[in-house]
Amino acid sequence: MKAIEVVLDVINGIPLSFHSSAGVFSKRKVDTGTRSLLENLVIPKEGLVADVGCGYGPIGIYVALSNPSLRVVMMDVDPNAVKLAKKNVEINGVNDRVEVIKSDVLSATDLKFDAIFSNPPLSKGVDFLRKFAKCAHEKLKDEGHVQLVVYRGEENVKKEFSQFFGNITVVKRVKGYSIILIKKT
Ligand SMILES: C[S@@+](CC[C@H](N)C(=O)[O-])C[C@H]1O[C@@H](n2cnc3c(N)ncnc32)[C@H](O)[C@@H]1O
Repeated sequence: MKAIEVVLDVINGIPLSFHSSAGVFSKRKVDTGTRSLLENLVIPKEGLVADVGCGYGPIGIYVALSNPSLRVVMMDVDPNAVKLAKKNVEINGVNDRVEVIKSDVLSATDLKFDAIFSNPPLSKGVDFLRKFAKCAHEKLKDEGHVQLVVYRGEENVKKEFSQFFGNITVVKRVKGYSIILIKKT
């Protein structure tokens, strides 16, 4: 059995507590890029939100805690990440509104989302971004948006998402990270 690490943080005044373990992304602290995304997140007032590539869950859980009107679906292809995210949903007391599923990008759900958030796995290359852009367009509601953080991947994101979306803006650049907002209309 893998040793459990505990990650504690406060983002925008919201206290967060996570279990993580070997093999998951940024297991000892909330990643700097993820933190920047959360500090600049455009969160819908109501509806349904997806966290794609949730890892142990910082994005989806933060969103659920920020707005009790939202429902959240968190997804990851890694079964260990899914297991930890499920545990962390319980620890943070949002299990009545948050579901965690194993999914390749958004393929395991037929739901339509008001927003899709991600710190995507750029290590998977442009093929991942291409699949993500297509899937996100299919599974976003008409007025919905995607918001991503990428480290030195801004041009690849713009190139792949512009195949499906006309409205792409960089909300912030900090220390090599770009926070990118992509609107469906
Ligand atoms: C950069 S990490 C971000 C993790 C977490 N959201 C965070 O901010 O700490 C990217 C995550 O994407 C997951 N991932 C990789 N390929 C994926 C795929 N095809 N579909 C869904 N998730 C994937 C990885 O397992 C990893 O947890």
